[in-house]
Amino acid sequence: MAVAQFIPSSSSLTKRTTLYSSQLSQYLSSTHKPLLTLRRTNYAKICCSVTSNEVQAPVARQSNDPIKKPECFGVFCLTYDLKAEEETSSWKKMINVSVSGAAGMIANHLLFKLASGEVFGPDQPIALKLLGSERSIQALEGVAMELEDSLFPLLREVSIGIDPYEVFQDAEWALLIGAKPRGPGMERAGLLDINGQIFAEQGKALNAVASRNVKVIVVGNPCNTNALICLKNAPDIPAKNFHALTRLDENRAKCQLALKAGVFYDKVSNMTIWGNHSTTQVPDFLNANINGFQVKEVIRDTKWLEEEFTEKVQKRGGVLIQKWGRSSAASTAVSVVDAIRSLVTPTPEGDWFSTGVYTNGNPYGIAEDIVFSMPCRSKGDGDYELVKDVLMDDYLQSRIKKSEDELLAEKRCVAHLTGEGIAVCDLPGDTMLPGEM
Ligand SMILES: NC(=O)C1=CN([C@@H]2O[C@H](COP(=O)(O)OP(=O)(O)OC[C@H]3O[C@@H](n4cnc5c(N)ncnc54)[C@H](OP(=O)(O)O)[C@@H]3O)[C@@H](O)[C@H]2O)C=CC1
Ligand SMILES: O=C([O-])CC(=O)C(=O)O
Repeated sequence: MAVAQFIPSSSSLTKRTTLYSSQLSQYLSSTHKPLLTLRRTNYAKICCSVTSNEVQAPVARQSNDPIKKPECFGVFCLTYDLKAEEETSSWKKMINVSVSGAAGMIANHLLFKLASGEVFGPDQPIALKLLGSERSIQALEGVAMELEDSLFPLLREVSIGIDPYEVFQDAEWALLIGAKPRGPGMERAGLLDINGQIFAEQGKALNAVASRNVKVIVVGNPCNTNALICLKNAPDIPAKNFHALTRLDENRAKCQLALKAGVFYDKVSNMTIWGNHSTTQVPDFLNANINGFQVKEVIRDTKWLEEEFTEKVQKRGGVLIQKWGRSSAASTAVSVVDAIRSLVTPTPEGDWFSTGVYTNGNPYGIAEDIVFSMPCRSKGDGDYELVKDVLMDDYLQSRIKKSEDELLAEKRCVAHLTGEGIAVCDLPGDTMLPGEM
């Protein structure tokens, strides 16, 4: 049987500042911009038998004893240089993944998936940079401790902080989850403003310090308009790189179609969600397929498709909240994984996926300069292209128009945050997040 253990490979310390728990509160009170760095830079998995399909971890240099630091978190107490790892070729170069709202529910599922390798692959080491706030910094330490206790070989570095200018430094992926939930009595315009300010600041920070080709996935609601605000505040990063998460809606739609057709959900393909991640979203049954057949050939009940199915997908988040008492977290995290994997692996021939992206240059006649969910394909290089050959009918067009109108109204509502002047908030009365009923 293979025996695995972590052995530190070198004793030379990196120069990077490392703060530990007892120092943290002191540090927090002296500055509003802490960055706690918990590093596990060079551990090697010593393993007896490695089959040809397994990724070989870097070989450890077992020379000196590790330098131990007092008052720190177990495994991250030991800091080593990366030289031995850099000499190996079996792993890819480490990537930096920044996550906001990292102490929240969605992140609590997502971070462990990221660290396990199921998102970026079993040969892709990652550094996780977690953004919290003064409110959540203790919780964030707890999250870091759980990551530490999980012994993920691919997780090479964990840092936590409350300053986006530090946490987004060199980020190649930014997963923006943190946002204020809409509370009782709060107007949607108020939510747009409060969360919009968060995303304006984070856009500026990404613009200043992230990788020039960072891919940004906005999850925090209202995610389409938050993504628009973010990209407008990051003019040096391609607008194309910003996504609003509508993959959960796609997954929900696939599930409902499969249920109705009596097939397993992997038989549903070409599922587009058009528009806003809100109750105006349009789950497109005209272009979707079941077992390679058009949905309408398999499910002949058009009334069900237009009414029951559509509404079920639009309001699924709200039903979930009624049952569970809070908004979807695990399935949202799964859909973030799906969204990333759709960008880093080639899209299967003939299929596509949905993501909310910038509309400039779109072939569907949708208004420019908003973030709208549309069908996309990827070569697996992190980029995507819009699918051109889609069917349109009057029903689809009128529904798409409604979601477009809603997003244009949201955009006018946040003009003060996108550099487009004075905000005028005339949101349609029925504008709602999926979780609102
Ligand atoms: N696009 C989609 O498909 C979906 C989107 N969502 C959205 O994702 C977001 C996060 O959901 P979830 O992780 O469950 O939420 P949680 O409440 O568990 O966590 C959200 C985090 O947001 C941060 N936050 C930022 N600003 C504020 C603020 N002003 N007040 C309170 N908290 C704030 C908090 O972290 P900190 O204090 O560290 O800043 C908090 O930990 C929500 O906006 C939700 O509506 C949810 C499901 C699906
Ligand atoms: O409305 C919410 O906060 C939750 C949400 O986005 C969803 O479940 O789709």
